[in-house]
Amino acid sequence: MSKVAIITGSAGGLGKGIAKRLGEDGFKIVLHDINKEMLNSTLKEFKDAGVESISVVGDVSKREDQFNLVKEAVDAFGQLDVFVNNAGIDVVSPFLDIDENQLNKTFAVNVNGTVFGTQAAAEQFIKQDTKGKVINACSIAGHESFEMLGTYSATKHAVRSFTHSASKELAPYKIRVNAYCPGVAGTAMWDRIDEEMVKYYDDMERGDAYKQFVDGISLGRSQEPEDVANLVSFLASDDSDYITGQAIITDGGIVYR
Ligand SMILES: NC(=O)C1=CN([C@@H]2O[C@H](COP(=O)(O)OP(=O)(O)OC[C@H]3O[C@@H](n4cnc5c(N)ncnc54)[C@H](O)[C@@H]3O)[C@@H](O)[C@H]2O)C=CC1
Ligand SMILES: CC(=O)C(C)=O
Repeated sequence: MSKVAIITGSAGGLGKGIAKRLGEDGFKIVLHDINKEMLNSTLKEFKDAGVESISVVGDVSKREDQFNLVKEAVDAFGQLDVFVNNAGIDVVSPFLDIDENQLNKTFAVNVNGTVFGTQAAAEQFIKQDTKGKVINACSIAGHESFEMLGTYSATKHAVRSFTHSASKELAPYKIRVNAYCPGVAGTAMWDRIDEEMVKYYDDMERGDAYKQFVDGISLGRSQEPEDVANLVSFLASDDSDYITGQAIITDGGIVYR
């Protein structure tokens, strides 16, 4: 029987790339996003391509939405095998301008969302008494904190920490919890980061911040969603069964750990 994977924030960007790859790997796919319009068009693409898939609209920062997401997946496909906590948001700001609203919003989506998603998935895996896999979107910013990305970096350090603690507590239930840590992928997130960053530097133009980051990549090119999906595919597969609690960097050579 085909396995079932949920990928949060999969209407576009890295999440869509991951969902596409897991579909190719033979998973039934549960697409999910806060953006209903984009989600509908992505679902149509998946269905047209013959991927057995459904979509669920939700906000990862709301605990009830995350539990509802798992319920909808199980109602449609009868089981759950992989939960990818992919949805995340960025924020660019000098340290001295970080305010309560920025902290609360970014932590609510990136950190609370990951915790609630992991809880909802784990509850289902335990009920099924099957091995389950939780796979979290971390970042190179979860290993190294970047200037102007202080709040975002802190959320990704927290995701790495929850990946460690959840993996320890859930191992007795055969649940593996790992994270992927991308570098610089030219999605809508990086368009926004670039646009915001150049506002703070007189000598920078649109595209310069992104270019500076990409110029620092040893392998000489920016990341494609497929590069990230390759790692997530491995973490979702039986081949990674002996790996848990790891936050694995896939960045073409930016951060060395
Ligand atoms: N693009 C990059 O270079 C990197 C991205 N990442 C991480 O990878 C993940 C995906 O990033 P991208 O695809 O680049 O971002 P993106 O901004 O292109 O796509 C994120 C998707 O998540 C959805 N989303 C946002 N808030 C949501 C919420 N509250 N509930 C449900 N869905 C929500 C958006 O509608 C969007 O479709 C994020 O967690 C990000 O932090 C990590 C390292 C580098
Ligand atoms: C967007 C991101 O995760 C960076 C800059 O590492």
